[in-house]
Amino acid sequence: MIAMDDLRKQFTTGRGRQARTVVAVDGLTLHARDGAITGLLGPNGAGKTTSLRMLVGLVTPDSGTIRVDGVDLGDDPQGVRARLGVLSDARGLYPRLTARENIVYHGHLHGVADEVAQARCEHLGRLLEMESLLDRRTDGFSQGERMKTALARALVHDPDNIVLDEPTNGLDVVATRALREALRVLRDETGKCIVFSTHIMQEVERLCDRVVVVARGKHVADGTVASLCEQAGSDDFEDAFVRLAFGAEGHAR
Ligand SMILES: Nc1ncnc2c1ncn2[C@@H]1O[C@H](COP(=O)(O)OP(=O)(O)OP(=O)(O)O)[C@@H](O)[C@H]1O
Repeated sequence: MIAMDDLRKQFTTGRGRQARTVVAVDGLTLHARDGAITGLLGPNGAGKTTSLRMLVGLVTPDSGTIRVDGVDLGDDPQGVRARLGVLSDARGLYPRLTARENIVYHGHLHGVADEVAQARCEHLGRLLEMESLLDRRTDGFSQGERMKTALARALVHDPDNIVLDEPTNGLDVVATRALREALRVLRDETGKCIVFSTHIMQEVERLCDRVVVVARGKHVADGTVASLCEQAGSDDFEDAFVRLAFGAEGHAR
């Protein structure tokens, strides 16, 4: 269970007269339950990445609260990190190590015993259909292969909550389907709480149980795809999203 309440974050760039303040997140609230996939949907620059970076402890919020399984990030950042599996992008793999070595090493960093990490790696290899990749060095891996390795690495300590930032970026249709299927299995068979950000409508329609729509750092609507269509008064989800995120005039709210 992930609860982000009234999160705010602004960045200041430049100095003196050149200083500019950007409000990246402006009162975002997102609650994601276990056994469900929650999408954070918003146009470019809406504050999705900043929100997820705050959730995983990489950016400190100016205000607001973040709780994962009831543990407050401000009180116990280590406790929150242990409960999260994070897929930020598919980079950052060690190229000279095999996929298996990358995954198991990450398990060790999370304090997982070697034999447990090895067994989890085997299990994830089957789940993500990447058994044939496990003993190859990651140097030269395709985008899809890198994504699978990075996802297995994020799951090696068997976290109850999974956070993915635009996970299908750069993936072809086959790799996208494989990722979608893996997320469904993680939701249905292990009851994980899954949150992912995207600006791709089809991904949300196919995968999400609930959607939080953000625009200009603000929460503008949430619900199922069907209820968002109803709120916007449109049968078409893309149309509904544009109305909710940009208003009738087509400008970002
Ligand atoms: N470190 C930073 N310094 C200055 N501005 C930042 C920083 N990080 C984010 N921003 C600004 O905050 C706003 C929100 O950015 P963010 O990356 O969170 O949006 P996003 O919804 O993930 O966008 P996209 O879909 O384009 O990746 C943008 O205007 C961005 O330029």
